[in-house]
Amino acid sequence: MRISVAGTGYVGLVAGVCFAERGHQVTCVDQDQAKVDMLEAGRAPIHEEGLEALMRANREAGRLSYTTDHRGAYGNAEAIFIGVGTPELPDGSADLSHIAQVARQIAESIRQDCLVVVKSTVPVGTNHKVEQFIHDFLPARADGRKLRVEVASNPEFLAQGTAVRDTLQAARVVIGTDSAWAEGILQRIYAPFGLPVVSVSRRSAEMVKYAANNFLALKISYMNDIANLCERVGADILEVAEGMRHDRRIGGHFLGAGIGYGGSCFPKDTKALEHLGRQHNYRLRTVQAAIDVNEDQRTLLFRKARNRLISFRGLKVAVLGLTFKPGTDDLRGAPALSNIPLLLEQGALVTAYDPAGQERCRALHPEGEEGEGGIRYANSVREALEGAGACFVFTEWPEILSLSPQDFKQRMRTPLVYDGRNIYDRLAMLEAGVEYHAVGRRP
Ligand SMILES: NC(=O)C1=CN([C@@H]2O[C@H](COP(=O)(O)OP(=O)(O)OC[C@H]3O[C@@H](n4cnc5c(N)ncnc54)[C@H](O)[C@@H]3O)[C@@H](O)[C@H]2O)C=CC1
Ligand SMILES: O=C(O)[C@H]1O[C@H](OP(=O)(O)OP(=O)(O)OC[C@H]2O[C@@H](n3ccc(=O)[nH]c3=O)[C@H](O)[C@@H]2O)[C@H](O)[C@@H](O)[C@@H]1O
Repeated sequence: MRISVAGTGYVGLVAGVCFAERGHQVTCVDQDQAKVDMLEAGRAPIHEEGLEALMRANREAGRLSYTTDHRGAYGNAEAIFIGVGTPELPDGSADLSHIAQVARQIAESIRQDCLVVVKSTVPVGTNHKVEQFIHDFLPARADGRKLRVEVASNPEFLAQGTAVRDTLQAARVVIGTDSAWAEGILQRIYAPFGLPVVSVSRRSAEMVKYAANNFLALKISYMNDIANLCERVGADILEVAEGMRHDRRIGGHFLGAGIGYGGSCFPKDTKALEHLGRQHNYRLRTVQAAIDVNEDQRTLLFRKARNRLISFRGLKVAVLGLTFKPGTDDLRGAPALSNIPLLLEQGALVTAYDPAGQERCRALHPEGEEGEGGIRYANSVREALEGAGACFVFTEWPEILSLSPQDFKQRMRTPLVYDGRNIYDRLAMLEAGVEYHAVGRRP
């Protein structure tokens, strides 16, 4: 099938490349010329394992192209997937301006019957509005025949760092439409994937996405809440999680306590769902609790360290990990970005290391930045530790995970470690003479 995809970010690009991999003819559209130039040169603007290899193979097979020309791309597409951003507005609601812009471009461009599919995460009712919006802008045709344009929901569940695998081997594909015509097209698009398809109404599909993300966020905040109590009563959250995960009703995923969830989605999707509730005079108390716990959790270790050290002024602080999780170069919502400004304000001399997120962080916090403290970037995780008086671990990249207690003991001036991901052996650290603070662990 001839498919166009609007947006070449984590969702749009991966979807487009995977549709091509499954045999469809795909055009990826982005308004950002620099991104399209990069894609044309065979490079992915995002860090995702296996993506560039698939881009190359499908480009060579003639099934994949990139363009900024939305008119050409949407004009004769049989299906157009929308994967543009829906970021958070100051009141917590989702900013739908990019979606509206694409809807308008589609209306101005299409020349044949076409199914529009919203992959972006959007509040319940948005698909309906997009459909109306497109119809409002559809120009009258010379022959008087009205084009058939419908909008269906197909929320995306991939996680960054494993995006290609999560798409090609998704646990399920959710399609939301109230029309047999639209469902038929979506079934044909997904047939070559051989994945379980859950077909629901359009509004339910929109809600599935928020309900799933919010449930996962709630799980994390719940574990962080319990972790904070563990610290106060002398229990250990890792042992507690181990005792919980064997219960299949609970499951072993997303029980990881630490410095809270980050990323471009959980923080915004919790707020957007809470906002949707308020719009409908319903207070989602569980979701609000998840948001509140997460807000506090992000700077928990900074506050602990400030109490312990009294002052950061002139102290060399190693920051290990900048991205919101390993396997991605994405800094959106990263806990490190909530802590670095606090450390700099307090006069710390930060040395940061991240294998993928360093360049993006440099753009936000340039080396030698004016201020009380300063930041520089190390070439290796071990270099970052050299001579440090304190260390914060924010992302569990493999090279950070593999550090031994001796690495901290021998390289740091004062081996004082704040581990936001609970990744080190507490006893081994103590035995090596490292002062080790984690989240919800036994003292
Ligand atoms: N990042 C993730 O892991 C996931 C994201 N989502 C949802 O998918 C949506 C997209 O997220 P990301 O891919 O992370 O966004 P992103 O910010 O990485 O990419 C969005 C892209 O859309 C482009 N764009 C904006 N307006 C455009 C237009 N009119 N025409 C063509 N391109 C345009 C931008 O230049 C950008 O390249 C959001 O709603 C998000 O909540 C859903 C599941 C996973
Ligand atoms: O809508 C989205 O964008 C996506 O959001 C998440 O994916 P992602 O944000 O890429 O990453 P996750 O692996 O879910 O991690 C999110 C955050 O939670 C944190 N986390 C995760 C698991 C855990 O046990 N504890 C914990 O603190 C991670 O460190 C990270 O900061 C969901 O997992 C995807 O299913 C969803 O499609």
